[in-house]
Amino acid sequence: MQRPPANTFNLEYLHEITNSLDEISKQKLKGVILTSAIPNIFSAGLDIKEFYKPDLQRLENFWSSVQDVFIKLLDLDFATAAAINGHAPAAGCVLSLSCEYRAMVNGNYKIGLNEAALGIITTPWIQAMMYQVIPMKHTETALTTAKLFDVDEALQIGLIDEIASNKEDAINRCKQYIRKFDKIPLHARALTKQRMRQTPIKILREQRDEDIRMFVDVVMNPSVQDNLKDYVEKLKNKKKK
Ligand SMILES: CCCCC/C=C\C/C=C\CC/C=C/CC(=O)SCCNC(=O)CCNC(=O)[C@H](O)C(C)(C)COP(=O)(O)OP(=O)(O)OC[C@H]1O[C@@H](n2cnc3c(N)ncnc32)[C@H](O)[C@@H]1OP(=O)(O)O
Repeated sequence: MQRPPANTFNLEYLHEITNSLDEISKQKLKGVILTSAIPNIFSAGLDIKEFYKPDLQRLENFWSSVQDVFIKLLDLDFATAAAINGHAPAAGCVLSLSCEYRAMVNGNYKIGLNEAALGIITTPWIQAMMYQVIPMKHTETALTTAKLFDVDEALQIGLIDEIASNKEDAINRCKQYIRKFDKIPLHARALTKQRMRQTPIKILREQRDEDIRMFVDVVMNPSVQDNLKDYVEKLKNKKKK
């Protein structure tokens, strides 16, 4: 990912990712590694500018595009791994959860889902993605407290699989993970993966319209807009301090 300054997802970038995923799906790949070209930030999540004082039509398109990206990512036949070389809050964390394996670079980085702190409720398919990786009890506590984990904590609860010393090491660990499937028939691997992931995929496919309505309602809620205003200001003022 290379969308400075923080690899955030706006509508256009989501379309680019969808096109790339369509492209790679046609190729006979062993696996894909997601990482960031931006030092210290894997992804800062969704672009807050998309949902602060939004245009309604664009907001609906935006969430529909988020759904498209995740349906495609969860459904990829080949192995997926994330070399998390920096902060991965919110949708940055969800992106890594869509992969089968996560190696995170050691550093003063945070990973987790902090939406509740903004007054936002995570959607059921995202909750399912998290509790397929870490136990339900940890998921509930993490989501309700908007917990952002440091690297050691993330390893301890299983939110990441390994700690890497740097980006190259993280990528190498991802490659090692992908090589594990060299001798496994592709079809058997792909179907097993699909069945293991059927909960979030099923929720996403069957409740798309309801999910969009829920998202729009949450975002347009005046208290959420107030929170977002403060949050955008806080991010802007960070540099001035
Ligand atoms: C909020 C409504 C969502 C509704 C969802 C409803 C239901 C669905 C539920 C779950 C779905 C999945 C989740 C999605 C929600 C999100 O992803 S919301 C985004 C949440 N992200 C964050 O809270 C992270 C905010 N950023 C940071 O904490 C820090 O930037 C960082 C990642 C820790 C990096 O810090 P660092 O000091 O290195 O850099 P800066 O803070 O100076 O940032 C650099 C630059 O980037 C801009 N920026 C950072 N994050 C965002 C962002 N999310 N959107 C837009 N812009 C962002 C920042 O303003 C700086 O810009 P500059 O000053 O112009 O350089």
